[in-house]
Amino acid sequence: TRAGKIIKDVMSSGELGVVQKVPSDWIVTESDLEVLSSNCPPEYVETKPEDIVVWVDPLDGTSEYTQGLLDHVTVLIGIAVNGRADTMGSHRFRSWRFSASRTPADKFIVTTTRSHSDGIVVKALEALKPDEIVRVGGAGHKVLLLLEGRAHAYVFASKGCKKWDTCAPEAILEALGGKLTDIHGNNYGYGKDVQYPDAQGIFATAKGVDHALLVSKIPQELLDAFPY
Ligand SMILES: Nc1ncnc2c1ncn2[C@@H]1O[C@H](COP(=O)(O)O)[C@@H](OP(=O)(O)O)[C@H]1O
Ligand SMILES: [Mg+2]
Repeated sequence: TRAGKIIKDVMSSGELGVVQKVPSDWIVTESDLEVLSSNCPPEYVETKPEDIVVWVDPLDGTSEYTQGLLDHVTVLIGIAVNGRADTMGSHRFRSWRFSASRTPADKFIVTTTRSHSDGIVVKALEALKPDEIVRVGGAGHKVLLLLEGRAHAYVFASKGCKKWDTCAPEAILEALGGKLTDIHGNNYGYGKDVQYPDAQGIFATAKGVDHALLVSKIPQELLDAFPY
């Protein structure tokens, strides 16, 4: 309600030209009764505002966006509680829209970057010996491919992604049985003091895929290129 009042005040003051151009029916100024009427989940009762960090990527898949490949583009809003991507909120409010199906059992499909590849990215993929490599844009889009059963793993041995690229995808993927870690197999922290880059790369797997087994196939010399 307070946020709604602030938005109304800003709009009536005319201070923000950009806000004035947004059609008024796009702006939600009322609180969501469905959310407010549910009891506070017990795991959040003790949570304080300073324990929460919100990571927003307003346009993930920028390069593809500029090329008109709009299905590679997502808006990512991830909530971290006590430094962890919040899977419980993702699970409770079921705010996703995609059709989940099983990944094919007869071939092994890995998805990766379309526009930020290099020699190390390629070497890590080769180590996994996939039957097929799906090169698409956006961290959010690639995690959607995992959720939709269109790829088994998303592997990106590069320091290029940032916390805003992975917080929301990690939360939804892990809430639905998958896993998103760095290429060593460790989860990232998303607290307020972390560095922005995902400096140890991305290794994400769909539900039912043996994450640890796949991670173990990355050669040591590649892991050594991504120290903590
Ligand atoms: N080498 C690099 N330099 C800058 N950003 C990179 C990068 N590699 C990956 N990223 C960022 O990580 C996200 C996923 O990359 P990709 O689409 O190549 O898989 C993209 O987010 P944005 O599109 O929001 O900038 C991209 O910009
Ligand atoms: Mg991004």
